[in-house]
Amino acid sequence: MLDESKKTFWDWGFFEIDTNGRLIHVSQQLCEHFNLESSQLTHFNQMLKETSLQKIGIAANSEAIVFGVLNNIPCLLKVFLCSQKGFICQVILKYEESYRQELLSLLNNNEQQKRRKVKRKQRPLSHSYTFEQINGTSSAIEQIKELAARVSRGSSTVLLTGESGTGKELFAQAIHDLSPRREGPFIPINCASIPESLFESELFGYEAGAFSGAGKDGKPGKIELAQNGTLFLDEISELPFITQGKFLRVLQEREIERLGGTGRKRVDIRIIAATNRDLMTLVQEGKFRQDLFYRLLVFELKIPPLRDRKEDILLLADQFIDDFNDEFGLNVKEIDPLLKDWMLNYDWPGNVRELKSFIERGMNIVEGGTLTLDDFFLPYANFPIYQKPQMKELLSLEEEVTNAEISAIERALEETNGDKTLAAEKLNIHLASLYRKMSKYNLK
Ligand SMILES: Nc1ncnc2c1ncn2[C@@H]1O[C@H](COP(=O)(O)OP(=O)(O)OP(=O)(O)O)[C@@H](O)[C@H]1O
Repeated sequence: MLDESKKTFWDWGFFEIDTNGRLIHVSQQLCEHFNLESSQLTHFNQMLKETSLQKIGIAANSEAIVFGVLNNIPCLLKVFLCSQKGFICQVILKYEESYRQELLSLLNNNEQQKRRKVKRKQRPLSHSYTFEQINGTSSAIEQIKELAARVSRGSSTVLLTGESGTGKELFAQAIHDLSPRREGPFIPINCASIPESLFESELFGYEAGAFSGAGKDGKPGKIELAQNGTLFLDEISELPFITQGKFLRVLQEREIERLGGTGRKRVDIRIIAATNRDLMTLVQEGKFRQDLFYRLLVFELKIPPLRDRKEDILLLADQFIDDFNDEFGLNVKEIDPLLKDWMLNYDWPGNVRELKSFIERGMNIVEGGTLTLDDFFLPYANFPIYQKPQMKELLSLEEEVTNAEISAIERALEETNGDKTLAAEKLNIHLASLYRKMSKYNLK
């Protein structure tokens, strides 16, 4: 029998089987919750579907959880080995039939997380991006990569601008990686994540006893740690106004003094700053120092948003599918054409970061080798921010062809500002034929 310590908070009941799957005991709770008549049951597979004795055996030995459908109700079961060489299967979660997909994905997530943990342990601690790893073949991204690579050669300050999630940090790392400072450290600091009171000690460091709570050995700041390397200031717009002035002095004098210190130390660092806010506007509003703004503006690299480089969307999606295939142990090979269409028409306000999370979500649900719209638009777990595309009803071939002809003519006329000769040329038909069709379809 199940011992008391193995009972879960909500007791849905359990059953006990021998190694051949024959039922030894069915608990009263199980009969009640799942509407079962235990006297009529002899083998577990009369009541529990969509699992097998083999799966139950594996779960008992690996502490895994089993999905099964008990009298038409999807549920998760925990399996224990029992002393009489059989198994106790305890229901730990019971769901509505309509939520079976969610329940399965919950189970997959759990297994994937376990696998991810193992993988993470094997990864190197620091990860540095190179330009080759910044994926994209659109001319917009190629141009900016080319410029950034040229800028890498020097030591001048670089300001990376662009919407959130466009890849500014990747560019900062790639610039460092290609620069003569590549053997030196790359020290990132996210200005949005540091409390105002800690900014100066984080940036400039402190000497022993500089303030109450300062360690007895003192501590170098990020600027000092970046010696002979690159200091990357992400979200620079969030640097407190007072610190902006002190930081400007470092940029000009190339010297720092730790808090509570007396001597000044020469620093040799390259500054790369990034922002997704319009610094000029912040300057006009008096929130960002103008002198610092111009000091940073030696070389500005604008990283284009994803919606302006649609050619990169599917390429990046394929890369993320490969990455998650490795991470989750899946074998997804392609994206269904309807999903591709949806992705190409969506605006991606969160840019590449959003695309990556989007793919990750689908990869948690997908079954088989193709990622489809159904992996994203689950009946009970839709993205609130995404609209499921409405599938148009398929018409007869004749009607579909007519509609396609009408929309091609309309598009040609739109693209040529109503110039019928040019539109006919674009469509590769005679002008007379264009007039005939326009009159037939009543087009203006
Ligand atoms: N071209 C790219 N190729 C591959 N991965 C990319 C690319 N661009 C961005 N990413 C990925 O997108 C995510 C967001 O990138 P990153 O953090 O560099 O953006 P960001 O512009 O610095 O964002 P924020 O302004 O919010 O700090 C990261 O996971 C990054 O690896």
